[in-house]
Amino acid sequence: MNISKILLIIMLMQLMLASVSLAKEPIIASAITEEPANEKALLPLPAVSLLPINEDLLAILTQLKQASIDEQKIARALEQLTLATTPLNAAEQYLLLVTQALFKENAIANGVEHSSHNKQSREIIVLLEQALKLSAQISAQQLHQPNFLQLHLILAVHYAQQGQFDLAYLEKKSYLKKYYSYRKAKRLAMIASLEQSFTVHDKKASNSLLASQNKLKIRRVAEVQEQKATQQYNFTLIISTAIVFVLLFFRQLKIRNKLIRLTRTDALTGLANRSALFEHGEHMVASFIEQPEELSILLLDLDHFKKINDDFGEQVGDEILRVIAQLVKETMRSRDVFYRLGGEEFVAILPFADSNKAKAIAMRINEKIAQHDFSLLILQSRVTVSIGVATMASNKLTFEQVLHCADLAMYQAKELGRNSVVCYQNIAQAQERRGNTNSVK
Ligand SMILES: Nc1nc2c(ncn2[C@@H]2O[C@H](COP(=O)(O)OP(=O)(O)OP(=O)(O)O)[C@@H](O)[C@H]2O)c(=O)[nH]1
Repeated sequence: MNISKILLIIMLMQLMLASVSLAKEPIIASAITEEPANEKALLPLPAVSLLPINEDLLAILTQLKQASIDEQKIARALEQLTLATTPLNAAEQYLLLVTQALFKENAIANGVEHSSHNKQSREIIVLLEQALKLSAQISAQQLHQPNFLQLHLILAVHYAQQGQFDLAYLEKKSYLKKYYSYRKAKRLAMIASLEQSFTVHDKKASNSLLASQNKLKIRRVAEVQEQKATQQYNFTLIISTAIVFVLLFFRQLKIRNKLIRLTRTDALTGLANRSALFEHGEHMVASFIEQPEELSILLLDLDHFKKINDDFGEQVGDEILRVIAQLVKETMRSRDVFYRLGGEEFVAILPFADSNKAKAIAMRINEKIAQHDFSLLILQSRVTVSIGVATMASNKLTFEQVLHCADLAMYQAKELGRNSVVCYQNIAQAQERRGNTNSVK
């Protein structure tokens, strides 16, 4: 035996040891066996269709891998398969030959076969070489499967037994190459499947995340809308309440003003009444005290009004009072204010009017009333008034004092025969003159 043969045997032994461990523990083997450096160069198996395999055949293959087998039963099954009328495809024929080889191996191991060891080994090789010829009709992917791969392993053993170490080496190498390829394809398929399941899982997770985010968003939008609606409702409520309050306030103000106006208005004539007279009068007199301009007051009293009431009734008397109020208002200037003092007495405050101007206004009033035709109300066509005039010049009197002066002047007018105008100034001057005369006497 030369050195090259010895080296070949050593390598074959190593390969056999490796293949045995790989066949028993494929996963561990792949982990402990160094994969060839050019593993990347091994292309994944093309996705071609695999030929269908008869289930009985697969069952026999499985049984043959077990420790104890029922040889007769397997022989019968093999015979049935061989004689079957249904034609077997290339892959089935391949596996049938492998099965027959294995069965033969089993028979040798159990001492059932009596022919010589070498002869048996050659028969096995013949069977397996026949199977190898069918490889061209089977896809590489199917040939890389363990059931198909084992052919190379068995063949390598029997080549070695026959002393054909180079062939045994090549078969072992072929086995390992195909086995690595099968393992890699399986690993890649597993990685792809894992990646796919991970992607699906990831997508499902992100979908559920998106769904819950959407739900959250929808809930937030609903909450914001609810808040807005509540705010709008509250705002509307506040505004409505405010409007109601403002309206109530203005209504109250209006009623109050009306009441104030009513309390200061004479119901019969519509003129400002006695309380308004004293309030305004005091205010106006106070404002004229420091001014050089003069302020005058007229006190007007109807003549013989009791007789009118007695003769024509109080309703007629009321109507006459209204007519008098209207006539006086028409006669006065816009700045003058006319009041009903009470009963048949009226007062006019004339700002910026000295005694002459006031007397002129009083005379105009007097004449207007005297000339008015009352025949529609009473038999007598004439109604007259007596007017007292008082002026606040530099004498700094209070309102009540000025009014009192006008009252005195009005009584003077009554004494003088009514339907006349008397200025308090004249009375005062006359009194003064009388006083001087008495002091001279
Ligand atoms: N119709 C009517 N009469 C009133 C009203 N207020 C007072 N009188 C009446 O006016 C009359 C006033 O009478 P007197 O004070 O005597 O004065 P007079 O009759 O006008 O006489 P002289 O003033 O002296 O000219 C009374 O009869 C009162 O009843 C009123 O609002 N309406």
